Amino acid sequence: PSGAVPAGPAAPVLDGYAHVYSGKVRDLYAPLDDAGAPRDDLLLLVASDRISAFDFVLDTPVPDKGEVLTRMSLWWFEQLADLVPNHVVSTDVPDAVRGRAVLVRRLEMLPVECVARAYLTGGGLREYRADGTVSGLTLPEGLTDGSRFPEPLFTPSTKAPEGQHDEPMSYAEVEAAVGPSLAARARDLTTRILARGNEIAQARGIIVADTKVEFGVEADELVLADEVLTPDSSRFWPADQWEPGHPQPSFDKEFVREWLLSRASGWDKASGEAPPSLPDDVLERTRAKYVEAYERLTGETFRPRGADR
Ligand SMILES: N#Cc1c(N)ncnc1-c1cnn(Cc2cccc(F)c2)c1
Repeated sequence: PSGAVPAGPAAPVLDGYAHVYSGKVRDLYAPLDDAGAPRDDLLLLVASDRISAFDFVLDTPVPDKGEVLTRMSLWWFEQLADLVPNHVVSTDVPDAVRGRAVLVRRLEMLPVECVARAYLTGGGLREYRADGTVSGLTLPEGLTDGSRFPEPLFTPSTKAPEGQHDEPMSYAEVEAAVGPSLAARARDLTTRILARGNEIAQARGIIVADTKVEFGVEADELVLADEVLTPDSSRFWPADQWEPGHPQPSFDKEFVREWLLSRASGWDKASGEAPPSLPDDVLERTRAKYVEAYERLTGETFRPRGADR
């Protein structure tokens, strides 16, 4: 196992904000009120240019990744606004994080990672090969790596502490955690979000194999929070290379993975040691894949807004 994820670069200090939490590739801040105390009604979600691979946060940032994924997530929130309300307040954020941060309403978050899968792979495939089920759902025989399900499956998991893997949750456990009504609503919305995501993405050459969304509760209603349908919260596959029976290439992380596994990197994945820094050409080609995914999905040209950092 990779053991503790090596601490990444510290989150930037932001004037007028208190640092609340850092995930692998994103940081959370609270705006300060006039008295200099952290507000309890808003949060600032900041996407860094950090990239993670093989459960390590790599020490070489991918230029513009944070901004591309933030813009992609904001675009998806708009595409899904008829289906579900969201937590976005504004993109009027400090210059230091311009373009890659969003001001959001602070919500009471469901203690559930709401995962939906449209294709069988990863942890779901391991579980299926072990006992023919995924998250307690019995599946048809004869499925293989990359098989498409007739309908997206709701395969929730716990919110494991940082650096540990989320554990599968049965639907009954979700009902016990949030009540039958919110559980049913979360399952319905999570699977519809992935179905809608694939309707749009596959028409533009991208398969979204699975996705993780997070919901908050506001006046007994579910509100879509966090990031949505990005290559960090979802598996993006190039649709024209889809071929069940073996692991699919990642739309965005394939260059990173191939180089790290190649002799050129000098890295031994089995060693558990942190991977080496990525060469510039791998970073640039990876940046280009994020930009390509954004431009294919939105039909818009990506123009960086962030001040040169
Ligand atoms: N979104 C959202 C949200 C909200 N609207 N209200 C309350 N809490 C959250 C919240 C808490 N943790 N996260 C995950 C997360 C996101 C971004 C960066 C990180 F480091 C970690 C999301």
